[in-house]
Amino acid sequence: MPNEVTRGELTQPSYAAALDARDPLAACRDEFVGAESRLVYFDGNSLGRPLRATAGRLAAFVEEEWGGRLIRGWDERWYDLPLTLGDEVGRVCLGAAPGQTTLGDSTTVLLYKLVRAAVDAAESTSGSRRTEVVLDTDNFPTDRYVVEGIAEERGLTVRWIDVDRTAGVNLDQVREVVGEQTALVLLSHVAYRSGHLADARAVTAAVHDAGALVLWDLCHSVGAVPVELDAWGVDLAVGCTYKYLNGGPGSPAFAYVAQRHQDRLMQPIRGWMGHADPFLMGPAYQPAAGMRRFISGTPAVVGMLAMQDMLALIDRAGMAAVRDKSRRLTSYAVDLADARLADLGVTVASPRDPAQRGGHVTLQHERMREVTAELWRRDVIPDYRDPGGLRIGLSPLSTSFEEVRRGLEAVREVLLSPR
Ligand SMILES: Cc1ncc(COP(=O)(O)O)c(C=O)c1O
Ligand SMILES: Nc1c(O)cccc1C(=O)C[C@H](N)C(=O)O
Repeated sequence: MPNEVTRGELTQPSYAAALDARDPLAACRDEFVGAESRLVYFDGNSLGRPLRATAGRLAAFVEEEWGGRLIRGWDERWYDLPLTLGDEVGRVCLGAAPGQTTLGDSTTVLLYKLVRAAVDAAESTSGSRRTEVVLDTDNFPTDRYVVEGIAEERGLTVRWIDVDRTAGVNLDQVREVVGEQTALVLLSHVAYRSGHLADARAVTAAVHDAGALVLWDLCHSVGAVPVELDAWGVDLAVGCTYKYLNGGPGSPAFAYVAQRHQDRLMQPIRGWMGHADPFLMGPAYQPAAGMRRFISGTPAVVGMLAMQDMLALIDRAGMAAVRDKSRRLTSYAVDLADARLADLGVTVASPRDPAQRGGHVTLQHERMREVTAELWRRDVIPDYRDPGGLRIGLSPLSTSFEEVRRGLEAVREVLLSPR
């Protein structure tokens, strides 16, 4: 909490209004559908709001590109769209030079492809196979399930880093478990439950010291937290585009493969769209050079439209400014939780240091499941994550400080109301 501010002042509408008035990105909020409503949206890290510009983009696509160009659209733009738009995600949000990012599939499927590709290629310096994959016990379910499935398929061992639900993986834990048997380490940059932000640069270096590869799940960072994949020396990454990139329900995920690995990795879903010459329709699979080989089938072109509007907005705002707003929003949420909810038994289950926190904050209380249900009835939309976690996702460009204040005040009202 800022020193000069009293608890009473912090919770006043005028204080939130002053924060919004000082926010250089405040006007961006008006560009989203629904910004004018009283609804409090705390779930932009599950499904981002659409931008108003997207309706026009979708209509124009139907009328002009799809309706007008018909199948010629493939040659003119769509065939390369996973790669050209992937480059744009890489440039605006990931610190990735062109030719290393592609869009397609879901995050789950891309995790499968990249984990399989990495473990199949892993060899120790002595030439024998590396047989372990490292991940943490509180990683997102899909990450754990995919790795366990691949371990069964390929006869590998999963080495678990045990983490506290309110924290994330730290460097010492990584150093302790990685070794000469480690093929791959798969971690989330921002933990989906606690919001803990990993030190991706240091962890990547530690994994490399052990001779292994790292795969970062960026679902809860892309578009909220600056990422520097090239500068950090990351090997592989995946992430969702329907959260902070506002691509809409089920919009395709992205995969990053560092240039140096592309031609030696073989992904397991060998489809014609990843072939060196798809329209040759030849007898045998020959992977394309570069990122195209990580594509399997026909790309979901319609699903790639909406995120273009959000990428343009983030590009205009700048990732550094987006992160700055994100930190201020989450800090305000933590301060309000301390001022208005701590006396009711609510604790903050996210890092208190904003430098170690992503774009969401989780508040802990045994009644949060029923509190969430009641909040939804009152048009306040957070997420509930078991056990007892009320997750407040604060999409930086579409959330105001006033929204945060009203939302947390609603949590207090619900907790105080008779059961
Ligand atoms: C950290 C993380 N990884 C992976 C996923 C899975 O993504 P998808 O369901 O799009 O495959 C999600 C969200 O669902 C997530 O939050
Ligand atoms: N992908 C989701 C969906 O299809 C339905 C509901 C929620 C989601 C989510 O994205 C959940 C999110 N990954 C999480 O961190 O909880």
